[in-house]
Amino acid sequence: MVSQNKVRVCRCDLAFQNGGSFVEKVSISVNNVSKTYRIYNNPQDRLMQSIFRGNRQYFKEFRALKNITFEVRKGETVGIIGRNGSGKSTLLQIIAGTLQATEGNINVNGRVAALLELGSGFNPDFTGRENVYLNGAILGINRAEMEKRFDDITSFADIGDYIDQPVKTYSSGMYVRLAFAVAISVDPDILIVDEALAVGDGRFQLKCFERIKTLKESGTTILLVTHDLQSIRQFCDQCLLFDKGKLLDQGTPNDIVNKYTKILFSSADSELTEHIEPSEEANSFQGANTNDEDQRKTDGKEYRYGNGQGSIDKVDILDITGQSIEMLTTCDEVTIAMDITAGKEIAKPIYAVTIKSVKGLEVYGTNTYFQNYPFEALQPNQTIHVEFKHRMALAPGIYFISFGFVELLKEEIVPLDRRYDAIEIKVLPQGSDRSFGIANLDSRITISHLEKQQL
Ligand SMILES: Nc1ncnc2c1ncn2[C@@H]1O[C@H](COP(=O)(O)OP(=O)(O)OP(=O)(O)O)[C@@H](O)[C@H]1O
Repeated sequence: MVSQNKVRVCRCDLAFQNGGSFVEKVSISVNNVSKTYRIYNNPQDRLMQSIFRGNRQYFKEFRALKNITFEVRKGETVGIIGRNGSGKSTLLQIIAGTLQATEGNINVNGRVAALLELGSGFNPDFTGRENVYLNGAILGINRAEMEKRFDDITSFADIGDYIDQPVKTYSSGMYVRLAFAVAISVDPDILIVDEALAVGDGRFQLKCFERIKTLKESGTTILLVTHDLQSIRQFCDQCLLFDKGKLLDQGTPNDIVNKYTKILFSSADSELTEHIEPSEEANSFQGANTNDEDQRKTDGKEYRYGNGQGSIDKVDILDITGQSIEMLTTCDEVTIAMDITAGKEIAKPIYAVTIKSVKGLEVYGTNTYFQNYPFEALQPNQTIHVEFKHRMALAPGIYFISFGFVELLKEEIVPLDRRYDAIEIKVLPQGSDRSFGIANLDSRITISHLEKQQL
């Protein structure tokens, strides 16, 4: 059952600056936006505030968004990521027009359909059918026009007879099915999706993402808030990283997701810093071969972080003869290797490897912990060599290999050194094979003739 309305479909009018000169290519422009919430300790304080107004302050202020400025270009798909409470939903609500910014302004160019995690949307006492027309009206689409779209909406939502039941009787999955169907039916210029799809079942999510792809292809601007980093890498052209109400960074999904994973492993109070910050214990420690000439780089694209208490000094990919390679043929046997130095005693070290596609999609990842490889404690300054042997059943293309050296400490994973996208490798096709995708499942085809009576 849906206890509160979680999804809102709303409309913002075209907003033009300077008598219509709002740059055509800009879809959303957010200018120095801040949001301050009032926090009351109890409902009485809220009442007292409304009675005594400015005479005394019964609330504390909390700045959920701090001077946010960015632009989204028409047709872009932008992912918004950040830890819980970093201000993502607040921002989306302000862009969708369901919440007012305390400072700054937002210009939105086109019709916005938004699926927001919080806020009001469907009227719970109305049936699904009534809500479809109601939302149409809110979005400026008249009843006759909505009638034409109604069959498409119900067919996409696929909630059967529930369309004539009050929305308050819907499961959250049914609710989001109908809300998404309505949102896409109104031909939005801008579609905002805030984690809402996560409540739908797998098949529905797939259907939604297929539709989002079609909208993207047809030039709809899309804002997507999700904790599913694969979706960000797969769908987005740009990514914004929020932390503690600030826009920390923006850039390509892969770079920003790499940076975000660093935040996820830092403590809740810490700020993001780019460089490796060695602890006092490890201050005097330097990795054994950090400047090794052998060390390969990917055009400076490697993203590296850790607490400095250990290092991955050398990374490599070797063929079966032990030669370092940059290219391989699909399904070749290779060794992915790293040299490690411990900067202190490490009781439970874990070594990891991840292979990503050029779009940042994780194709395969594993580590010694997942493989049940027993922990072998490391002593200070001890160096070791770790090898992962793989049959590279990858489709032809470019891939990036990431390496990890972490410590399991009281059930927490502590990154000592992580080297994302440290090696770029090209996988060549076998002969004239022209299969596609990311995996090479080594298809073997047989075609046989059936006798008529066998049919
Ligand atoms: N109505 C409100 N009154 C007071 N504080 C609020 C209100 N709504 C949100 N906040 C606070 O503002 C901060 C940002 O919340 P927001 O929901 O925007 O974060 P988020 O990044 O979307 O988080 P999540 O990933 O958990 O959905 C949080 O600390 C939250 O507690």
